[in-house]
Amino acid sequence: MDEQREVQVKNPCHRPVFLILTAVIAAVIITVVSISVVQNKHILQKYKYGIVLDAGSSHTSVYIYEWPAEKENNTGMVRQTHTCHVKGKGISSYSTIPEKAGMSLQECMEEAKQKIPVARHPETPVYLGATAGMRLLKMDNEDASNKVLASVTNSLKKYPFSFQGARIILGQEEGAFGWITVNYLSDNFRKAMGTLGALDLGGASTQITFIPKQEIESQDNTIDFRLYGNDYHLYTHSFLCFGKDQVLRLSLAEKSRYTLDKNNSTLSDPCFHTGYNSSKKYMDVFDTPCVKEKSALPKDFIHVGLGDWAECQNSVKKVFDASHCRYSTCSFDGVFQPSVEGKFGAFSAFYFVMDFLNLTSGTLEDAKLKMRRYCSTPWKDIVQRYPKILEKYLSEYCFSGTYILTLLEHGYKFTSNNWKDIQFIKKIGDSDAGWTLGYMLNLTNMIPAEAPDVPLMPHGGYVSFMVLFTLLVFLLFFLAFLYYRRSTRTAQKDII
Ligand SMILES: Nc1nc2c(ncn2[C@@H]2O[C@H](COP(=O)(O)OP(=O)(O)OP(=O)(O)O)[C@@H](O)[C@H]2O)c(=O)[nH]1
Ligand SMILES: [Ca+2]
Repeated sequence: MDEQREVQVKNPCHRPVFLILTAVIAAVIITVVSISVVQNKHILQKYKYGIVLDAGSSHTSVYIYEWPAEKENNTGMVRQTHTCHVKGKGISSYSTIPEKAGMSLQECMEEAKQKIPVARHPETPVYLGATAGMRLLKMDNEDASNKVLASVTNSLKKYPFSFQGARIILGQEEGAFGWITVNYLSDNFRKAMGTLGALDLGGASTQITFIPKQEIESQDNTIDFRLYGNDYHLYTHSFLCFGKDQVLRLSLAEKSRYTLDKNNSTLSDPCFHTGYNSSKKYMDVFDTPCVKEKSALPKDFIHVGLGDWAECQNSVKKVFDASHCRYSTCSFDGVFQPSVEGKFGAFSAFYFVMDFLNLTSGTLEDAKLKMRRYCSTPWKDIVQRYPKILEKYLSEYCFSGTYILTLLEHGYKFTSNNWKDIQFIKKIGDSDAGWTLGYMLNLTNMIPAEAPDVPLMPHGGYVSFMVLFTLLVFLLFFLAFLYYRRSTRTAQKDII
């Protein structure tokens, strides 16, 4: 009997201390796991925001970006959550009434206030970048361009965000940040595989940016980045006056020298549909620094369509000056360009126009055939076929499509063989392709030069690991408990 009591006393499972200890260890493990899960989840749900205003030549757009607060330096984390198109034309159109430039932004900025949580307002950076429209205004009238920038600055400072400045960005920045955007969104920096070249067509300028195989012979066209542990040596060029609206004016000015009938002020144009007939003001069309030779023209003229694609292409080719090149190869206007290399994303007006004309896939030859057919369609049929499209856009698609094909083939030297390497894109995921995202990523240092240390395992894997680990500990405790109980009973039986 005495022996039996001794065995019972020695059995640790029956000691209250052991049971309490087990309960405490279990409670600690559960608490640790719960805290780590809840805490990480909480962090993931907190977002930061950034606002970029793209003050383009034709219009201004406000983009809101969002990213998880604790993951700023992980590439692929920033996404566009909202876009607002400012009503009216671009800020450069307010040159004679600069105070209205700032006012024009109010509606979209009020919208941004609603979209971003109030607690985040003071730390949300706001950037305004103006492109070719303001570059042209600065060339024409620097005082007016300063007044417009001051007006938008005053207006943006009134909002509860952290205003970081309004400036005219360089053509090289516009090209390079467009390239950063498309490659960031395609996750090419993290994968460190091939990159995507960027083709941007605006109203007043166009940009081409890619990593060439050839040496870059002109310093003006180089830009270097170290991103995520890799070095990138980019070729970029921005052609001022080669956006689609300015080229339309250039080509009209060119035609006016030969085809304007001075007696009845009629300008016949092969790039507009037959039956198209519109009275235009000389000032509206030719008053731009891009048109240098302003021949004596009447105040008004009648723009008449001829619907002849082959002639249209001939007339568009005339705006590309291939007469001089001091490098081994040039695109046009004496600008150095290595041969195009790899795949390209073509966005902005490249996409709007090619998408409308159904030319985003297929061969270059198909595209030319379709253009020939489209341009020869009478204007009344076009209007009937697309009743919902604004007449301004609709009337210009024959010209714009012809310009795009000519720019890509005769300007940048794409061929039938590498035509399929051009992907016409509007968005990648939720975000628009364009320079704004790359601009913000750069200014906020969100793409580090070196790849940050990667956590041992992703959040989901970490949570699963912790849960499994806890279950395993429980199981071991339970098995130990069973084992001790069994061995105690066996010992008791043996004694009896
Ligand atoms: N067809 C069509 N054209 C558009 C649309 N949105 C803009 N455009 C035109 O496409 C051209 C390029 O537009 P954007 O890329 O916004 O040009 P932007 O940024 O104002 O001009 P830049 O300062 O030269 O970059 C302009 O001629 C616009 O009028 C659209 O939805 N459909
Ligand atoms: Ca643009």
